[in-house]
Amino acid sequence: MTDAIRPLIAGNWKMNGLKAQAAEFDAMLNGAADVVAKADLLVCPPATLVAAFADKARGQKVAVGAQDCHPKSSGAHTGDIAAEMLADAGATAIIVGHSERRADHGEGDALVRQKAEAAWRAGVTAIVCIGETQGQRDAGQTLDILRGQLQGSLPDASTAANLVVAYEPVWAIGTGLTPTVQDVEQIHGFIREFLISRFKAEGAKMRILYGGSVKPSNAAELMAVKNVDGALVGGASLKAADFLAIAKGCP
Ligand SMILES: O=C(CO)COP(=O)(O)O
Repeated sequence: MTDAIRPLIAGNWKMNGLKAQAAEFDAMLNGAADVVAKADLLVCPPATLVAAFADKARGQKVAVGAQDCHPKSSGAHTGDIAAEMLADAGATAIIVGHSERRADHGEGDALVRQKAEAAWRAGVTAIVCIGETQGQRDAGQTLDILRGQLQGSLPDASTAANLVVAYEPVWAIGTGLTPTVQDVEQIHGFIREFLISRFKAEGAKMRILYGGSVKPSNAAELMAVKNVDGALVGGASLKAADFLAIAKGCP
């Protein structure tokens, strides 16, 4: 954690969730009161559920977000969803640049930056994901890759209020593997230094989330690391009990 930064525990449901899973979300709303002292909570369901979840969450302790957006606000882009539409449905944050979108859809840093700006245009927070692959890690390129992603994906107008950075090592996503606490501390420290050098005082206040195989059993250890200001949780965010237990692990 970082002094004076309130942790954020964000759930990324990815391409999981039918209307029937609303019961898990209800359980998150019901359990949130127990953990709000520790962290802010955000759930990013598939786009089909954003409106329904946001309606349920109105006035409650869990915010609802989305997983991607198109850079434009409207137009002839079949199948795409504008940030304005997600905000209209009740989303207050949008994940952009997730490694699965970078890999599945060939999204690069310039597009990710445009999507972050689209989120702001719609009045919502951008959660920008960065992370190295196993091959890049093995080649000793981790910090170079992260520096390039931070330079290319973060817009110049980033502030602590409109931007969250999520460090998600690609090799740790969905694998049960996590970096060592020492590695997380080194890399989050590197990201913090970058943010301060580029965004000055705002950079010192930005949240830096860790993501990749976060679960109840490792959350406390990871969330205690310096400059880890919360988590972006995939698989374990589908179950209310696990998601809430992760939030309880915040210092
Ligand atoms: O990609 C992730 C969150 O965006 C992490 O996924 P897992 O928690 O399932 O490893």
